Amino acid sequence: MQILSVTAEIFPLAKTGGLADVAGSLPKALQAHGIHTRSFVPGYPGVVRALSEASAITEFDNLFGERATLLAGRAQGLDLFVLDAPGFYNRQGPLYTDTHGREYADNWKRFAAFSLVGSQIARGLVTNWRPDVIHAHDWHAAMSLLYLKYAGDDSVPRVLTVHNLAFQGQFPAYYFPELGLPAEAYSIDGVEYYGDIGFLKGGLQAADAITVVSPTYAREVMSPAFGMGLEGVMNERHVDVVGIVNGIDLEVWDPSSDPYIEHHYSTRVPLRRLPNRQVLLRQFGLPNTCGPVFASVNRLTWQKGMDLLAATADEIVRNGGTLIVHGQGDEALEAAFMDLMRRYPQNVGVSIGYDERLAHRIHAGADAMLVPSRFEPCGLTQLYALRYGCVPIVSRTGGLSETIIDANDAALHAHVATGIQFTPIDKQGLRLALRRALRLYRLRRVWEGLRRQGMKTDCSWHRSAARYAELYSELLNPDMRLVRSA
Ligand SMILES: Nc1ncnc2c1ncn2[C@@H]1O[C@H](COP(=O)(O)OP(=O)(O)O[C@H]2O[C@H](CO)[C@@H](O)[C@H](O)[C@H]2O)[C@@H](O)[C@H]1O
Repeated sequence: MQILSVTAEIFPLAKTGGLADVAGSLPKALQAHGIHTRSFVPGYPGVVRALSEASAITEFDNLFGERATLLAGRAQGLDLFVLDAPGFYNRQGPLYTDTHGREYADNWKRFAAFSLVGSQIARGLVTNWRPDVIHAHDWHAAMSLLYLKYAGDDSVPRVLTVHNLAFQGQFPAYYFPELGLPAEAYSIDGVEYYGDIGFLKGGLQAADAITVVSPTYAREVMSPAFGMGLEGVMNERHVDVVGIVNGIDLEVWDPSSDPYIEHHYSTRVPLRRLPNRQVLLRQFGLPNTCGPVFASVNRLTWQKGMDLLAATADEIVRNGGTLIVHGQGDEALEAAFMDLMRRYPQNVGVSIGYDERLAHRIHAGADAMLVPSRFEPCGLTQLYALRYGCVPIVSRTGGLSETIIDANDAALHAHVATGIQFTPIDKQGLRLALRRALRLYRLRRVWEGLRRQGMKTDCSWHRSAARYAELYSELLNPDMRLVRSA
């Protein structure tokens, strides 16, 4: 089976968050099911540079006003189609914003162009290659499904995965005439969205199947609190919505061979993990105390509950713990953490920025990983933490509630607990969770049990890749689908 994956990010070539990790690792996992994926990505400088054996498939003289070339090639074990359009993608800084963090004004055009070409690949633009299924990820790629639908071509089933409903690609309606869609596409069944145009909304209407990244999130998005304005569409399409938990790439995240960490370890030799803690504390200029090292590797945003962490960090400090924060995001939150570091130089270390290597080192060195998200479709940080023996402390929402087993009495007794979950998701909830963690950390055997159980957890793509494979097969054999849901 051949899949066309349409994605604006792909690890290790272009990443701002979890979307890249999933788009980069799912193709590898699908191979075991006889599924071959070709990923279509924008030609950011890092992507074009990494391409080997690149060949030009076709040229566009005027793609939304820019010249572009569709390339095919390989990079880092991935089979790629790349839209090389320097006017759109050859820019410095992050993928969607300028170096000052401002969204590019032409993002609507950058990703409409990308999506249009994605739909054309699905329709046979590349000689001798057509996918059996097109699988688009998030708002940047969602319109590829809508372009396909309005081209009147229903021969290729359309899957949309929503990694985070908070990012929707909403733009003023006056761009609609430039999208090259028929007039009827500006409607409730198409791209019209509260009087604007909504790229994700359009994709949701055009998809044959919609996946979100955990079953809990699939239920949550049906409500106004999590649906972010799209709960109506989600409810209307509920029969076609399915939640599939993300897996992680066990080769990229492997403490027994990780090139980014100094001391390798595994469940068989867990004590070898300890020196990584010392390396980490030294790197942040912090003393090596007997209290726990709490960490956070995250976007510094409201979604991730980082304001809650900034407001409760004193609980860690007062109880002899250490806090290490690595991330970037809202300026006010960056300033709040820098301020904490100035106030508590012996207990708080902060690094503002985005650094893959440091992220690995923190997972390998810290005792606990804090993920106090207000909502979290799946979350990957807590899965990496499990694998690295760093006990996750998570809010009870979305995929966090499904991937971490809370250290309650029954779970501890049955030796299945892997971390701490807390609710309500507010300052008091997090404060109490920190106190629980501090208490459990003092019970060394209990804490080691949590760590060990976490490291044994299967976070691989094994089960979830099978779910995607099953979904693709169902779409290609609709009879099978009817039998299943009967
Ligand atoms: N400062 C930093 N330096 C280096 N690396 C950093 C970093 N800050 C974050 N990262 C990395 O970025 C990724 C974040 O992935 P998450 O899944 O946790 O959240 P994100 O909101 O980006 O993803 C969205 O999509 C994913 C994928 O489906 C869902 O799991 C999630 O719930 C949803 O919000 C991880 O690989 C993490 O290590």
